[in-house]
Amino acid sequence: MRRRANPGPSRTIALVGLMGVGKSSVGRRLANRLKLPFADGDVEIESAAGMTVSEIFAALGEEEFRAGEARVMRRLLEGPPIVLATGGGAMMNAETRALLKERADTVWLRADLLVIAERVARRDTRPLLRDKDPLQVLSALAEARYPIYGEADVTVDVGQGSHGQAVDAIHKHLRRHWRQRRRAETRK
Ligand SMILES: Nc1ncnc2c1ncn2[C@@H]1O[C@H](COP(=O)(O)OP(=O)(O)OP(=O)(O)O)[C@@H](O)[C@H]1O
Ligand SMILES: O=C(O)C1=C[C@@H](O)[C@@H](O)[C@H](O)C1
Ligand SMILES: [Mg+2]
Repeated sequence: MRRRANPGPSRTIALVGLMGVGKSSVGRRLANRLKLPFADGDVEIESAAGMTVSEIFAALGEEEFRAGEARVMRRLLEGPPIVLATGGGAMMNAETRALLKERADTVWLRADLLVIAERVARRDTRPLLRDKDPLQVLSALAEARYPIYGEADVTVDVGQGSHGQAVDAIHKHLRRHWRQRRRAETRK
């Protein structure tokens, strides 16, 4: 059988990065581009719990939310390939991180904190930001999380461009990553 020159994704593509950077909105469009199903970790937690993320934080606390998040991530990562918008904190869990390494191509979406702060100000759905200065919270999260997000297979600066430009940039980086992996595999 002839091998396809450019086979599609064989693993889940997981988008990681700070809240507001575009994992959900860009992820949905990336899934359309790659003709893969799309799932959003936060939405899956909400439907499993029958509560919004904010309600879970308020009623059960962040620790319970994180435990639920880890369970949902396991279920999604053990399934067939999808584009997965992870919650901003999902990769901080060591088990989730190990599963991401084993089963997904991970893409860190990175953008200027000022751009993200402006975007998250549009909606009041993020409990970590409630009644706080978004830029201060985002800066602290960046300091704690960037070394971990930096373990992703691919890093894409999404900056101020449109959703479509972000999809183009991610797709380009992923194609390069897949080519490199194929080359490494044929050398084995
Ligand atoms: N590249 C982009 N161009 C224009 N607007 C964008 C872009 N990326 C994200 N946005 C907008 O920024 C807001 C936040 O994006 P989104 O909800 O996708 O972020 P997220 O990373 O999923 O955040 P969270 O971790 O809180 O779920 C949305 O209004 C979205 O439309
Ligand atoms: O960065 C975070 O820790 C979070 C990001 C969101 O996706 C949600 O998972 C929740 O608001 C927490
Ligand atoms: Mg999201």
